[in-house]
Amino acid sequence: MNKQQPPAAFAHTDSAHDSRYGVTPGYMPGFGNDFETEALPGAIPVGRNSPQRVNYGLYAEQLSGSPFTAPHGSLERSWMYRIRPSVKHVGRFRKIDLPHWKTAPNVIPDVTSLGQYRWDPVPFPKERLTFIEGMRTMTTAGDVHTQVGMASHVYLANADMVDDYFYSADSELLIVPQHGRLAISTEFGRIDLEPLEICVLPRGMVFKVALPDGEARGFVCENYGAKYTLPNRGPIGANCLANPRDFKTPVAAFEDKETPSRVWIKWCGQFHVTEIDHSPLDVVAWHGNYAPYKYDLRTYAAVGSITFDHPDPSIFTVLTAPTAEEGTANIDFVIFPERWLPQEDTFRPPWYHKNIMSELMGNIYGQYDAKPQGFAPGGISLHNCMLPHGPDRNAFDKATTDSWEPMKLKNTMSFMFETRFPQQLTEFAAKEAPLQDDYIDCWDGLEKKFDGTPGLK
Ligand SMILES: O=C(O)Cc1cc(O)ccc1O
Ligand SMILES: [Fe+2]
Repeated sequence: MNKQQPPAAFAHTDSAHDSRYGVTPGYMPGFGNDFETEALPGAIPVGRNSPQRVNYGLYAEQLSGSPFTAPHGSLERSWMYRIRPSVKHVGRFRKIDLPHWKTAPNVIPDVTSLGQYRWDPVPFPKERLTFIEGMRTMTTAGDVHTQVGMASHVYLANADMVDDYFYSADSELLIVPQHGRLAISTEFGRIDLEPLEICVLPRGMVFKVALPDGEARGFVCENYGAKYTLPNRGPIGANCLANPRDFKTPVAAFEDKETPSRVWIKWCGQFHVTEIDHSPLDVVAWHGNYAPYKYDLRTYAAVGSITFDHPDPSIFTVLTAPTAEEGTANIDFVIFPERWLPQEDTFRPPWYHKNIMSELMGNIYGQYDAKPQGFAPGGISLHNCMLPHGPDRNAFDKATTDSWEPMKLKNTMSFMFETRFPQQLTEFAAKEAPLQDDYIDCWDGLEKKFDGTPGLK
């Protein structure tokens, strides 16, 4: 048997569960790298993936995130060395209902998705809810059965997942905390997340979420399609925007725990639970390029205009989930961070526009320049496919009278889940969430200025 020592470059995590929130996380930098990490020295076989016997009596198992025959460069798979094979982490399934977690197609006949929509932050409910039970779907798009489209959710959680574990066979999950930290224990290791950081959990990855602050709220973009990747940078070149080294993948960490546990599975929009007598987070070591990761939005090196005009917001793309049609994303994850605005003779906030893509926005903190009022931290807006929108009256007045001096846009971090597909409102979004009935009035004061005479008014 191999007695391989862990390479010095790979952090070695003590998987002892010494606190309520488990192991101390450690991370490996890089985007889409072929990582290898072991919580016990020598757990990864040397020179082969699947030897006759694995060290420590572990089982070898492959997790495939792309078809076996995907072209080189888009192959995604990892090898896990685990206490039990995953097949022992499922039993007989019982169908359960998570009534607020919806999946496309989900078109509600008496709900109109066409309109200008904005919501106040969804308040915390009184009942105890885990991260999974607290998922509230706002919009869905596409069709999960054809692995096309997305769903946007708000999560509201105030209970730890202790012996409850979850995975989604439907989707990759992009998590955007807005309030409260998350301690996410995954099969591949532990991710600690706080507002202004995001993480991506691959399809099929088992995890549970604990809440170091007792409660948490944030947003989730469920991606039914091809995985998120970094956008092409074109003439920007090899640097700036989201740099690959700022993405962090956890080092291996495992639970060796024999307690009655439940594994919840999302599959084709339905939820199933299975009871087992141990923890499924039992991966002692793994290697490969199919893995969860986190990213700190404060490390985004924004690029913008240094002459005039307002560039398209695609310059702020952190991650893109492509479709087969080049440049036409299933989802773009775009942020609006603090930045300098130096453009001369320019209307600096977003221009008035209609967009073929549909735009769901959330405010993480501060004030968004196109909507100085009403778009609160924790709030959400939706401007659907080809629905006109743009700065409100106050933002227009300021933008058309401000000096051209360079100014720093401070106290701001909003984001956008932008998809090529029209987004359908859920019943929750239309009837239960705190919809602002008067949102459309924010453009009321944009009166006619035209007087037919040439020259600037
Ligand atoms: O509508 C929005 O506020 C998002 C947005 C921002 C921007 O700078 C340009 C276009 C756009 O849709
Ligand atoms: Fe827009």
